[in-house]
Amino acid sequence: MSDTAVYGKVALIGLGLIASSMFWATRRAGLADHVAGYARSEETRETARRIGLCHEVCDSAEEVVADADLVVLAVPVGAMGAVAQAIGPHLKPGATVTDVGSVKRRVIDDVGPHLPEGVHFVPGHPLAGTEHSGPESGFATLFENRWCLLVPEAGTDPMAVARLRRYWEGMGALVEEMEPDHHDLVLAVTSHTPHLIAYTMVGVADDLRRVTDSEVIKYSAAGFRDFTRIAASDPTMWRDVFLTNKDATLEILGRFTEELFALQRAIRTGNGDALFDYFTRTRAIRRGIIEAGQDTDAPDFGRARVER
Ligand SMILES: NC(=O)C1=CN([C@@H]2O[C@H](COP(=O)(O)OP(=O)(O)OC[C@H]3O[C@@H](n4cnc5c(N)ncnc54)[C@H](O)[C@@H]3O)[C@@H](O)[C@H]2O)C=CC1
Ligand SMILES: O=C(O)C(=O)Cc1ccc(O)cc1
Repeated sequence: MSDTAVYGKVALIGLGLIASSMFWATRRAGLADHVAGYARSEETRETARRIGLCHEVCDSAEEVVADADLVVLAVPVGAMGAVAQAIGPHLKPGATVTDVGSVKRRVIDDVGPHLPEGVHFVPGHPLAGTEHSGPESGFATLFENRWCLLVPEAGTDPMAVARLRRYWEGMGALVEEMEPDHHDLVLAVTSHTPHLIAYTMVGVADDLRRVTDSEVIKYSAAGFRDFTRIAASDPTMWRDVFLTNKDATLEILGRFTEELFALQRAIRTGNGDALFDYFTRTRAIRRGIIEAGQDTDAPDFGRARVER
């Protein structure tokens, strides 16, 4: 292996935003000697070959995992189990299998049973992405200064976990370990429910647009534009997120609607104090995030406190 390489051969399955970003980041830092990729559709494989995505593009999942030291499942959460079933018998003994899915409990339940003895399973989730998808959407810097959560079950070989950590750190990520159910609840709060709210708000505006012609879009302010960006995210991926993180999302959505009703009541009854107090509390939260240096969009996140 070269001096910088963490793995000899990496296999990427599903050549979309995350896998393509992983390839460019891996190549840039020399983190693997060889990266092979596989995507289900012929069209995606052709695109990958055309743009030089991966050192080698294979025509089957069995072929791509042959001799791989690390196998990355980068398909929608609902497809992880079927992919694991297809590759299980072809994995190299001692290899590590990881995934990048946005939900962890379901992936562990769906993938784990298909992996043979002697293969390490270290589920993961980079908290980095965009609203774009497909093989041409990736870029080498996507994971820089972003969290990547590793979710190994108790008893997983610590060497396999440490090696995957080094790989993600090599791609610029900040790595932490988390327990799967806690991961799914945290992500329901910070990512999944906010996406659902964005989808809903854009849907509401779209209904309204039919009444007011294109005014809603034409005069949309920054907040709404951010909603439209998020609501442009891949429908398959997000369908799977909500179907597979059902309980946590419903729990947070229940709390959300309770708060929304409280604010609705305050507006209807003209309770300005309630609205003012609520907005004061939420503003303090945002300021706290920035003062703690935890705004990942701020420069040098994780390395320096932000001076304001
Ligand atoms: N997009 C984002 O912002 C983020 C996505 N994730 C997770 O990463 C995973 C991949 O997401 P993206 O790269 O954004 O998706 P993407 O839509 O860009 O790419 C997914 C790829 O998987 C392929 N695929 C779909 N079903 C398949 C199957 N049954 N067998 C083989 N290939 C199949 C698709 O053809 C496509 O090439 C998902 O599990 C998602 O939850 C994690 C962090 C951020
Ligand atoms: O584009 C955005 O705003 C995101 O929130 C990206 C994202 C989407 C899904 C994930 O599981 C992690 C990150």
